[in-house]
Amino acid sequence: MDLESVRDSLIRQEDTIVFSLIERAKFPINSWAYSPPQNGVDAFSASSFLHSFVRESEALHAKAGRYENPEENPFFPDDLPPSMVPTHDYKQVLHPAGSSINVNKTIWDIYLNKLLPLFAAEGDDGNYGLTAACDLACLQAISRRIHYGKFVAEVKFKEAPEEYGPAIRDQDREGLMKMLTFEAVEEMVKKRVEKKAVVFGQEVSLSDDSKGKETYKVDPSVVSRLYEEWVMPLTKQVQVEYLLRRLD
Ligand SMILES: C=C(O[C@@H]1C=C(C(=O)O)C=C[C@H]1O)C(=O)O
Repeated sequence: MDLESVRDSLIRQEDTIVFSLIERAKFPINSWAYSPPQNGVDAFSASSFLHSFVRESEALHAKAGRYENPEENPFFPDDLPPSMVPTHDYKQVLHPAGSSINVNKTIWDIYLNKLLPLFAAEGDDGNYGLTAACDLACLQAISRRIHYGKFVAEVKFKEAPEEYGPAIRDQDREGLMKMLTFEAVEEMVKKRVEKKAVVFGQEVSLSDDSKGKETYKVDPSVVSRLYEEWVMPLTKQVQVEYLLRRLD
């Protein structure tokens, strides 16, 4: 595992994220699936249809061994049943002290309250189960991408332990954030995801007469904003949290 292969995985995960958003955009907002909570209620702990749907899905996925994979992080990690599939010997790449970092509570909140309203049309078509299945796919794809920051951080640390070491010993969050940030890479990521939303989300027509009326299944600028405002900052937050524990 090196920085290039880790970045390749992040690029491939962009496809999953863009497609999952396109699938969710087939349905209107369908807000019944998310209520309660009402204003002021913690969206994560209050029981909504989506909450139960995700919790029960995760129990099934846990039995199927999903969370044995260190790249997967459940939204409801408490009381998950054990895996019932044969044990796979996943390579233990991560440093144990940082391996259980989980920012899914924040991801849940951002997805429901900030992202969904930006790309799901208003309305209710009653397809709550299908909508929740799409939400689950979006949440899982975004969560996997953000928590992949642990692997990014591990690789960066292994490539330059003498650079990261002092900042880790000083528990210097700001210093670590600066060291692991590559602005040029972030600019490329934003442009690429926007382009993917254009390519994957366009109407494909066999005739030429569709030219000039470009509409996309998910607004490409929303995808770029998702990455700029939430996905990349949270990936970096995971990296910082991981590095702070890297010498424990
Ligand atoms: C993931 C990395 O770390 C940082 C976060 C990035 C991201 O989330 O896409 C991109 C560049 C870096 O600022 C990386 O270096 O590839």
